[in-house]
Amino acid sequence: MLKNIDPVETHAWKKLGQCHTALKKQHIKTLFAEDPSRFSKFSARFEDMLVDYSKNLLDEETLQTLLDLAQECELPDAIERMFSGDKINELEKRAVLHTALRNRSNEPVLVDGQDVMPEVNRVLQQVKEFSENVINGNWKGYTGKPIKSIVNIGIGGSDLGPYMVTEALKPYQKPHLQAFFVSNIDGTHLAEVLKKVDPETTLFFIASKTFTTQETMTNAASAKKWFLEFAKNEKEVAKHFVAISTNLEAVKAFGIAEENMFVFWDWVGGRFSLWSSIGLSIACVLGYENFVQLLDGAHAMDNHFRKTELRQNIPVLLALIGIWYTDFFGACTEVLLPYNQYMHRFPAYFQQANMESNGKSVNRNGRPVSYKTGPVVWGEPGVNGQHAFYQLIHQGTELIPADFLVPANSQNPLGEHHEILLSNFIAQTEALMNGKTMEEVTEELRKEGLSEAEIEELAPFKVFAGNKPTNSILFKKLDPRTLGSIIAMYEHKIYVQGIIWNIYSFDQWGVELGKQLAKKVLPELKNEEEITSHDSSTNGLINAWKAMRR
Ligand SMILES: O=P(O)(O)OC[C@H]1O[C@H](O)[C@H](O)[C@@H](O)[C@@H]1O
Repeated sequence: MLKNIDPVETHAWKKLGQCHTALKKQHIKTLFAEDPSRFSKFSARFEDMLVDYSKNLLDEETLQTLLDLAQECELPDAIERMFSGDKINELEKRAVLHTALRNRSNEPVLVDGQDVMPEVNRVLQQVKEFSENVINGNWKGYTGKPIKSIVNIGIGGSDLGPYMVTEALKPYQKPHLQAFFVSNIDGTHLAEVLKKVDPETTLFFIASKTFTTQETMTNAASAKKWFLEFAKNEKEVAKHFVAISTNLEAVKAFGIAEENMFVFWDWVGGRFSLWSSIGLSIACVLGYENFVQLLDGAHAMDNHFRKTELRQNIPVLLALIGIWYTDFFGACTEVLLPYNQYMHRFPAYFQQANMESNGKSVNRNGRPVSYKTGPVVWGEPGVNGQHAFYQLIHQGTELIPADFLVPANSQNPLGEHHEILLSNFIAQTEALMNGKTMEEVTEELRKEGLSEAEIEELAPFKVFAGNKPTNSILFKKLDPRTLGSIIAMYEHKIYVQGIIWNIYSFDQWGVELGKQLAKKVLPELKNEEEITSHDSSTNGLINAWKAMRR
């Protein structure tokens, strides 16, 4: 059982209030001016990665108090509980063991007294053999041709992880295999993918933890129908459809044989499942060896998280910095800015991981929390963002802590491109911190030859307050191991925050209500009657839709 500790009641929380009163008058650039060794004090290294958190409105005393908060909330105990298979997803009575999926040490991990590692390894072996057969052409379609396309049909955790990873690691993709991801119930998503693939050479992965998700089951049924229009024979389904799920009965009912099923377990949360057989598309498209590298990288980060004292513990530090802004500066959001095109789905992936985990307002006692919890997480590849939304980060009224994720080396060295990219990353973090004072603006405008009257009019708009916090995560290269480490780092950040906020991070009741209501609405859309059972807006929308269809 996780302890039930209201963070607001801790000594550290109260002291953080005082730290905030002192620090909110400070400027990050002054903190640098006062301490020449600030960078080395407020940065950490992990393998080939540098995490620079020095450009934060943070001093040693505040950081120590944040660490005290973690101690008072018994974080070290909570970390151990997760790794050792305690049922920390208490409302669903489940352990939370995505770390066991990448437990490359193979040390036993017990759930209800039973070691899960033999099963984990069995499924990994199944993934290995299957992916090798697909890659080397041994797995044949119904006309005897090898596979060229993989279509993963899933949504949420059964889509975002494998999609993000296969995109991020595209340089490792097997050239003769292509991956497609279909998630949306909007028929357009499936239809557009089906236009690009050949039924004779396409494998469909039906990925769903529950195997009951309406969108996935509908897309899967339509894909099967499409396939059978060509193959004509139900028995050919076995050569083209595999299931990835925890629900054997539902898989069988769909018509997929047990031998074409890849299992995982209830102790794998959907949004943490890319490490399980949900990662089958990763292994098939990038090769099993690269999937293992991804697991290795995550395992290395797991070890760091489990064994490193809190002051040096990167996920812990990132989590505490986030809490500092959310709860003491009132920040409502955090932005993820990969300076890398391959990572274009990374923010979307962590939107689910973060917001589905920590978007809660009831504490572990079932009472409303009296403080802020999970921020809105969003982002885009950084440089594109610069030409779109950075305006608001620089000069808007919201405080938006930003994480910059940057590979030192490009996988597509092209002229000066990478140096230009890097210069933009460096310049942005500097600009966000330093801003530009009225004096600097005035001087600049004078040099441009503007009159004093013109300067007076224009200058206020060109001032940047600066003092905007950033973390910079610089790594050597976006390879599978590094990506595994980065994903695990952010996963653990989420867990740490959930522990301190005294919420349950591994359930997601908030997604249920809409699903229930959609089930009620669907039959109403199918009849011709005028609908009067809802409020006037909802009735009006349904009836207007019916009228538009006529
Ligand atoms: O994998 P599935 O059971 O199909 O679930 C897919 C997704 O849908 C649900 O609504 C949850 O919000 C997600 O956490 C989950 O990842």
